[in-house]
Amino acid sequence: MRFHSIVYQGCVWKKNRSMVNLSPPAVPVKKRSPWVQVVGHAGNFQTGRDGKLLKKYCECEQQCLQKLMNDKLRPYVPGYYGVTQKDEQDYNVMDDLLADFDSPCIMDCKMGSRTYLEEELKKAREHPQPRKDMYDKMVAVDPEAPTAEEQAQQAVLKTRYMQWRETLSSTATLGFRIEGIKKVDGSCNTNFKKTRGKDEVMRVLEDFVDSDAIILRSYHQRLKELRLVLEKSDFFKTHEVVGSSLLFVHDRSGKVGVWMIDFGKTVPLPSPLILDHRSPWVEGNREDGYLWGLDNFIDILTSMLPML
Ligand SMILES: O=P(O)(O)O[C@H]1[C@H](O)[C@@H](OP(=O)(O)O)[C@H](OP(=O)(O)O)[C@@H](OP(=O)(O)O)[C@H]1O
Ligand SMILES: Nc1ncnc2c1ncn2[C@@H]1O[C@H](COP(=O)(O)OP(=O)(O)O)[C@@H](O)[C@H]1O
Repeated sequence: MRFHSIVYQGCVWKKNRSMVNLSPPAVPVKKRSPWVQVVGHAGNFQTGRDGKLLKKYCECEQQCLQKLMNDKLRPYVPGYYGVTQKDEQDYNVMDDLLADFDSPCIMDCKMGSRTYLEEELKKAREHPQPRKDMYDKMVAVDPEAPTAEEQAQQAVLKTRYMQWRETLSSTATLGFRIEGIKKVDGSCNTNFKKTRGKDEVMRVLEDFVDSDAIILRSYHQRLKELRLVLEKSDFFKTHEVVGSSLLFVHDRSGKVGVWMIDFGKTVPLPSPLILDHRSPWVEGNREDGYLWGLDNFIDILTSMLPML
């Protein structure tokens, strides 16, 4: 017999077919909640077996995940299991961070004060490639945002689009931004492009934890632990970390986790350059504002705690 289940993947419901054994299990098996993608490129992921997740292969990400398996940051990133091939597509195999949660609430926050690599800026100058899709995304949010020249071209450079997104959101002012949230009721909100002010961010965070002080305290604790480890990590010192997110996950049992994900734009620095991740970015210094953003995040949670 074939069993048809409906699997929620991001904001799209898809039919999933799998074989089931008709004989009842001797011991009750805990049903795993279906994997959910909150934000990111559509079609980049596949769920694997035994709580593993397959993400479309990216060499840069592979290199990072491999190095991270031997770094102090190991407990703060998904476990990495190498590369696999499926239907002629290569994938990086990693832990599904949702696997041990029951109906998890999930939040993706993009860290850092800059969301494009210095390398991308250089390329954009040498070979400018204005993009129509980014122009369309821009005018959908603010028809006044493009310059007269961009309006004439009906296109914008990627770095220009990314800078505009940074100043529209809290990336430029706080060094992180909320990208998307999935709540326990299944609702998924990615409409945070204009969430910029500290108060607005606090309201979104309070809603995410459903005003639960215990959950908020656990996130606060986990972020402070992560900061200590980041400050000691060799990997972190020697990499420009851009476009990487923190994935916040909790469920009604009170289980809480925060992990670093998305290393597609995390690149090694030329030796002996190291970053403090707090100094303001000046082109050439490669600083990414990651720790500055984390400091601000922790301060915001600290100021919220007595209010809950
Ligand atoms: O969030 P919106 O406003 O839609 O913009 C997206 C995000 O910045 C993506 O970053 P992330 O993957 O971190 O979400 C970025 O992918 P990159 O990470 O590849 O830069 C996309 O660039 P393109 O994939 O070039 O469109 C850009 O269009
Ligand atoms: N290891 C993981 N475990 C669980 N969910 C994940 C994991 N990695 C990514 N995700 C989910 O996929 C989304 C996009 O991830 P990301 O790595 O940023 O993809 P992209 O490179 O396409 O932007 C995250 O917001 C999260 O919901």
